[in-house]
Amino acid sequence: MSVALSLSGLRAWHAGFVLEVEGLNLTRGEAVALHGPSGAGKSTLLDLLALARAPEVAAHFTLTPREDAPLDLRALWLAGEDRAITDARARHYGYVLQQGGLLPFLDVRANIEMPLALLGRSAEGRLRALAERLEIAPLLGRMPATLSVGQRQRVAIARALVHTPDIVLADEPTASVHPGMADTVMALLREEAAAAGAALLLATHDPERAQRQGFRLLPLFPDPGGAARSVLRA
Ligand SMILES: Nc1ncnc2c1ncn2[C@@H]1O[C@H](COP(=O)(O)OP(=O)(O)OP(=O)(O)O)[C@@H](O)[C@H]1O
Repeated sequence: MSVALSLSGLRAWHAGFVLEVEGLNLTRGEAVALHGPSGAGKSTLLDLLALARAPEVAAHFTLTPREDAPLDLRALWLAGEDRAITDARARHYGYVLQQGGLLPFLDVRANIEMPLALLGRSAEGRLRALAERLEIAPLLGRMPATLSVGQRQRVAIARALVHTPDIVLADEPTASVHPGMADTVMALLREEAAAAGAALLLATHDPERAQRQGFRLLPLFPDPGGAARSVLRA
């Protein structure tokens, strides 16, 4: 399977904390579970991968879309090409947030269609197929407030995948569902991302469950030296 996102020699810092990424490749069809203690830098890494913040230093940071030419993200950040970055985010990324992140004033269908609307596209066949597979087809006309937490997460998975992104990022998508549903949400995410040919990275406090569900574990731990520094080894 081909690499969708590739980075190396990357550093990002907050006052008093440094995150270093020696190297990371996210491959299509693969599911990766990022885990580590609180404060290790998981959110900071997710923000970098999601193009929500620029790295302070990067040797190499490239996104290779399914059909287009590779995008040199490092060069785009350096040149301050914010529009190209925003465009890459909308086109090539899908997100699943901790509690779904559905917009409460839109029905389920309109929530799922949102990434398509941002791109000026429609994909009725794909939307219906995803809704069938995720068993949310009967819910398309409902408002998010009337759904269970597990149903909301399945809608969020459909929304993250409807525009066939290259990369799917999920920030603790099972934190607020009960244990049985956590297995279902992880399995559905992994299966649907693989079926879409996307690379999946999920941040979790439950690496054992992720490993059971077929995720490759990606540990991120603070340096034992005591400095507020975490290194993601290549
Ligand atoms: N905006 C900020 N300003 C200053 N320091 C920050 C900021 N955001 C994060 N940090 C610090 O950077 C370090 C990494 O934080 P981060 O949120 O990435 O960790 P995390 O692994 O996601 O933690 P958790 O599991 O608790 O969400 C922490 O020491 C945190 O205090």
